[in-house]
Amino acid sequence: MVEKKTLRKKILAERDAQSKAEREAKDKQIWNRLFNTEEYQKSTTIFVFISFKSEVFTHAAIEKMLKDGKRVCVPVIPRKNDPMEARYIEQISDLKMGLYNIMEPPASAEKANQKEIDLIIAPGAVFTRKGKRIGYGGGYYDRFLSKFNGDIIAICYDLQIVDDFRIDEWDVKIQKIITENELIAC
Ligand SMILES: Nc1nc2c(c(=O)[nH]1)N(C=O)[C@@H](CNc1ccc(C(=O)N[C@@H](CCC(=O)O)C(=O)O)cc1)CN2
Ligand SMILES: Nc1ncnc2c1ncn2[C@@H]1O[C@H](COP(=O)(O)OP(=O)(O)OP(=O)(O)O)[C@@H](O)[C@H]1O
Repeated sequence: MVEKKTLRKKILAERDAQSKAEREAKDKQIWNRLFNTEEYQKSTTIFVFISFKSEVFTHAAIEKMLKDGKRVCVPVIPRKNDPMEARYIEQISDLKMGLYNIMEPPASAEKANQKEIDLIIAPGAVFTRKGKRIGYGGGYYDRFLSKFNGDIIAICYDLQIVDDFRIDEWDVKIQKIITENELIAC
C-alpha cells in the first residue's frame, strides 16, 4: 500500500489545483449538509479548525455558528510540537497569524476544557470511507482526538477520499465525513 507521505502530497496537490470558484461552490454544499446534522443542531460548544491554504473554508461558517448562539473554540499550537489547545473566539476578527501560517486567537483568549466540547469539526488531507484519516503530519489531531468522547465530523472535498491506506496505531478514526456530495457514516 502507498506511503502516507506520498498520498498526502498527491491529494493536497489535487486540492490546491481547484479554482476558487469551484471550492466556494463545494464549501456551500458541505456547510449546508453540516448545519443540517443532528450533531450540529444539538451542540452548544463546537471545536472547529481555522482553514488555511486550500482547505474547506471555515471562517464564514464560524460567523454563522456564533450567530446561531454556539460557543466556538479553535486550535492553538503554543509552539512547535506542543500539544494543541482549544481557545474560545467571539468573532473571526479576533484572530491573528500563528504557527504554520494558520490564524489563531490571541493568548488572552479563554482556554476551553475539552470536556466542554460536544462537537469537533476536523480537517484532514486524505480519508477513506471507513474513517481513516491522514492530516498534515504533526500528529496534533491524533493526540487531541484520542482523549475526546463527543461527536467528530470531518469535512473535506470528495477528491480527498481514497480507497485505502495503511494507518499507524495512534491514528484516530473519524465517525462521519461530510463532502460536497454526501454524508458518509464510517
Ligand atoms: N486549518 C488547520 N489547522 C490545524 C491543522 C490543520 O490540518 N488544519 N492541524 C492538523 O493537525 C494542526 C496543525 N498542523 C500542521 C502540521 C504541519 C504543518 C506544516 O505545514 N508542516 C510543514 C513542515 C513544517 C516544519 O516542519 O517546519 C510541511 O509539512 O511542509 C501545518 C499544520 C492544527 N491546526
Ligand atoms: N496519540 C499520540 N501520542 C503520541 N504521539 C503521537 C500520537 N499521535 C501521533 N503522534 C506522533 O505524531 C506524528 C505524526 O503523526 P501522523 O503522520 O499520523 O499525523 P497526521 O495524522 O498526518 O497529523 P494531524 O493529526 O496533526 O492532522 C507521528 O510521528 C507520531 O509519532
